[in-house]
Amino acid sequence: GSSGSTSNNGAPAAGASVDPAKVSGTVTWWDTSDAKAEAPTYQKVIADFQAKYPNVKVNYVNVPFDGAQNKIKNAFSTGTDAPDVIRSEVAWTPELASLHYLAPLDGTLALDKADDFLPNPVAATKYEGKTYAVPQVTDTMALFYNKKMFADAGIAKAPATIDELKADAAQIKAKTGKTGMYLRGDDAYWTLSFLYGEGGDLVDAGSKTVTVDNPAGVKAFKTMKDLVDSGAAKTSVTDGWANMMSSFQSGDTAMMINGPWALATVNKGGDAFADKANLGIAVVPAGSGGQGAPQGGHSYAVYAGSKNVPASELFVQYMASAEVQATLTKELGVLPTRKSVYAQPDVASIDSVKFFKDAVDKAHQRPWIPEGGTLFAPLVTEYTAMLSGKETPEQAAKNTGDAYRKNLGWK
Ligand SMILES: C[C@H]1O[C@H](O[C@H]2[C@H](O)[C@@H](O)[C@@H](O[C@H]3[C@H](O)[C@@H](O)[C@@H](O[C@H]4[C@H](O)[C@@H](O)[C@@H](O)O[C@@H]4CO)O[C@@H]3CO)O[C@@H]2CO)[C@H](O)[C@H](O)[C@@H]1N[C@H]1C[C@@H](CO)[C@H](O)[C@@H](O)[C@@H]1O
Repeated sequence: GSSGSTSNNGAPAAGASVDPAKVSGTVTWWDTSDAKAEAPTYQKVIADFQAKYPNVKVNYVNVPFDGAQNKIKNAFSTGTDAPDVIRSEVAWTPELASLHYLAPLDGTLALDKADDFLPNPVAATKYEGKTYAVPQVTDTMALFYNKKMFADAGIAKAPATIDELKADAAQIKAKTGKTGMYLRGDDAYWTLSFLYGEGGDLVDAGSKTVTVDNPAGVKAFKTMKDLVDSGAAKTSVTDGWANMMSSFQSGDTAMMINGPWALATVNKGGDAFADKANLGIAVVPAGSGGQGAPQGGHSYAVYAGSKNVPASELFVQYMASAEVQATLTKELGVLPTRKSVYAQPDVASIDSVKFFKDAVDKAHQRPWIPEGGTLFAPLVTEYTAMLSGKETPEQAAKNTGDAYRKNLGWK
């Protein structure tokens, strides 16, 4: 729109000062999506963007998720070869914003139709009252299961509790010789639904209290260890993603806990899911103290030191648009963050969207604070030590809590 126009509250309307047709420049985007299963779709969308805005050159760089956060922080701290736009994981945004590495986006073209975004993903884009990212995808975790393996074992439905999961695993073992579940052992994110299932959490940010080693936390560690020791689940403390996906896709195990980002791989068909109808998705099993799965996801964020801010904001507006979100959902199975996209019939009719939309609305909220992401490194150290038999569940929980109290200075 032309410059000077204002929205009804007198603030400059989003993007009022930018005429898209006149924007030019280069946008380097560091994308952390899965190089094999997801990146090709993002690159197709970028080609469409380039066709629409030929004066903006997009330099697409795929950066593996695991090392991306430090790579981004190093580039932003020196400004050398820093990207203009990043795919910021929900926990990275508050931390990067607190370091003044991100451009505030309120009132800009990037945050187009801001009211259309779901509240939970929006919560993870805010820092000290300003908006530092634009939601791309939101996610949580669920129980993925192999319907045929359950039927062959004479089990009618997915387990709703950990106890039922153990009983089902025993029946699957007895009837088919297979192990019931694959429990990912090298990524601390996979501990959270067990923690929430005991009514626990890593910390209570409101009171700055560490809670991971309280009785509920210890019970959660015991539950995970027991799943493996009882033979209900198999695990590995290295190459967890690859081992989990190949075990589940090949029908070596009948269940895994995972999120919608796994659908792009599962749906590509390992022999167990050549027929997509064989994939069942259910809520994560409840523990003795509750039921819940964490909120995850990713947003677009603009580097505060970018020399191409207008072009970057135009790029983010396009990538976060309802049209692009619908394309990503239909092609990858990932979840939109715009309410209007869920209303589209060809999106609403996708089974996994129906399931996960309800699940993300109930997802257990995490503290969107700069320290939020730092909780996982100490946790995965103790989680793997426990699974390797080097520590008891009590020791693993306590060591995690002590590391938090040391790192955070909380009680
Ligand atoms: C350790 C890390 O802890 C946290 O990360 C949490 C994260 O906060 C949780 O939300 C959760 O992320 C979900 C995610 O929500 C979910 O969407 C999915 O992502 C898919 C994509 O969907 C898919 O497209 C594709 O990209 O692939 C993605 C990945 O599959 O699955 C994710 C979980 O995998 O779990 C993360 C923990 O894993 C910190 O934030 C750091 O990342 C930290 N890493 C640094 C720590 C530095 C210090 O040690 C070390 O030196 C550095 O080298 C390390 O980089």
